[in-house]
Amino acid sequence: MALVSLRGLIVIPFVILATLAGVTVYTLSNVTLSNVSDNVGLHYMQEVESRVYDRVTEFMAPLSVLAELNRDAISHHPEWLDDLDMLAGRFYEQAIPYPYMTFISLATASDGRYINSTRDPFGNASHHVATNYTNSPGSLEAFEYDPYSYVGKHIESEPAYKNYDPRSRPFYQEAVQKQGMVWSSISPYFGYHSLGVGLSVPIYDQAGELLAVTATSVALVSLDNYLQNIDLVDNSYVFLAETNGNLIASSNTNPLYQTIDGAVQRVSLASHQSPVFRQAAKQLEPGVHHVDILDKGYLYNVRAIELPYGQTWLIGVLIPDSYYKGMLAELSEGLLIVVAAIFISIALLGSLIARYIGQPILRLNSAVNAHSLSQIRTLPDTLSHVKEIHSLNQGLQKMAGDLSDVMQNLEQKVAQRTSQLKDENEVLLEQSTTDELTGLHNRRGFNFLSEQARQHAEQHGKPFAMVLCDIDFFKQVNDTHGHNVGDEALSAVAQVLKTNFRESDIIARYGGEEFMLVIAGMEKDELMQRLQSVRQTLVEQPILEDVSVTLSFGVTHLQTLDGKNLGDIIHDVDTKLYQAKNTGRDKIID
Ligand SMILES: Nc1nc2c(ncn2[C@@H]2O[C@H](COP(=O)(O)OP(=O)(O)OP(=O)(O)O)[C@@H](O)[C@H]2O)c(=O)[nH]1
Repeated sequence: MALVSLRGLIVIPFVILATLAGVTVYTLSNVTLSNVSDNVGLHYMQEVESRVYDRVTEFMAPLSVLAELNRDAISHHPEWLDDLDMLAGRFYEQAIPYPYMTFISLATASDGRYINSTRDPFGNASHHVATNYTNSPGSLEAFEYDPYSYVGKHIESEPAYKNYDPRSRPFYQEAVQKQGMVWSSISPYFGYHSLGVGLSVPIYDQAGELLAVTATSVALVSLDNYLQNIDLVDNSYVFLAETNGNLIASSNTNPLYQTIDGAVQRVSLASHQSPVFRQAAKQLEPGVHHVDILDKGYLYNVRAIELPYGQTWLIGVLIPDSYYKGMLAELSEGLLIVVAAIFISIALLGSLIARYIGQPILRLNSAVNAHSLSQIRTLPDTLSHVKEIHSLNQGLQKMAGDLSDVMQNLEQKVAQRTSQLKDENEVLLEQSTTDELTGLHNRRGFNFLSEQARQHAEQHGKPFAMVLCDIDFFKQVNDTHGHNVGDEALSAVAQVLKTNFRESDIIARYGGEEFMLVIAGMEKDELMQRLQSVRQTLVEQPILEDVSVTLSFGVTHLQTLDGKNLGDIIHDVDTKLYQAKNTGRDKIID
């Protein structure tokens, strides 16, 4: 089974979750932001368009309002046509609030008299009135406005138009023909660099008889100025056009018409110098469009302005994608930072949790795997504040403590037992190397000690001697006095030997009634004296009252060992003992 590390188990899911959360949040937010930015773009565009819409409708409103007002008033007061001066004054006063109201005029149907309020749209010339009946009949001339007589002083500087019959002018004829309110075509004013547009309407009396035609006209240069000065984001465009695409006003400073060979030619969107307007011309349907112009994307909105009396104009607004997409990029960047911060925080949190849980477990793990109770016991009591890990630590420590006590007990018991065994071993060794009857070394004890003594003497250059002695006629002792007495004799001989030799000398019971002595570091004379003393003692101190024994000796004394081994020496003493036995016993052969 594959093993998973605790840290991996915690950190990996955290990292996966953080990534999933981050990607989801980022994607959703980006989609939302994208929508928001599209809406912001759209909203901005519609905001601009609304401002233009309001401006245009407000600007154009007086045309129809005044034309209707004058039509209705005069229709009910045909007698006013008898005093056109008063009407000239009325028109002048009506025009005062509207700086771009170039003309408010009236022409009588019966005799072609004509009056107007005339205003220079650029404000250079005075606002005045003009009539064609005051100075000389049929001559259209300019007069100052006079609050009392309305038609005041003649203005000499203004040109006069001879034989001016308004009834031949398009404004009059079109209105009469239509028998109602009619828009003039948009065209430049004579003498002013501005397009103008007008409304004219026939006035009938209550019986339906044509009395006159009244008209209003406005200079459109104001709208052009307005669009040129409107505050727009970079690379944005606004235009006002007729439904046929002819421009009325635009944010672009290019001229709106040209005069070629005396003929006026309006500039249309399609023929405009700007590629943006040319592209816009291809899509004049009201609504929102996305267009690409010279590799740049634009949001493009077209809105229709329905003016009174069937006139429709179009407002077009184009804003570059970069405006709102740039905003999106900025927001996305911010979002990315937020998402990254969330991701890092979650991963960090996972890491901390893994560390908080994992670290103590790793310590527990390494202490347990070190197979050392002391490592477990030296773990801090507050290894972790996690309840389960804390309890595991406490449990392990308790277990390690108990185990440690048990082991200590065991060690003491083992030590005790080992010491006992050692003592027993020593006793056993002692027993196994000691002759039970005499308390001397037995044959095994002799073998164990004699070689050591030989080596020691050889190393230290000491004299080395071996003596093999045997009780003479011992069989007879047994046979005569019994085996117990034989045993006592053996013990007595052993005691005599011990008494006559040193503690350091090795005295062993070598066979049934044979004794072997290993004497190191003793001169031969001394040795011989001691042996004689043994013989003497046995004579002087009988074993029992009537039982005494003698010994035969084979002796080899070497002043230096010179590499001689025990086997050779034993063989030598054995031979000498044999000689002693064969030559009368109770003697020492050396
Ligand atoms: N009581 C007693 N007798 C022993 C013991 N070990 C050996 N013997 C006896 O010692 C006697 C030795 O006899 P032999 O070998 O014939 O020698 P010997 O009678 O001493 O004669 P020589 O050595 O030739 O002088 C035997 O009768 C053994 O039974 C012992 O531990 N106790």
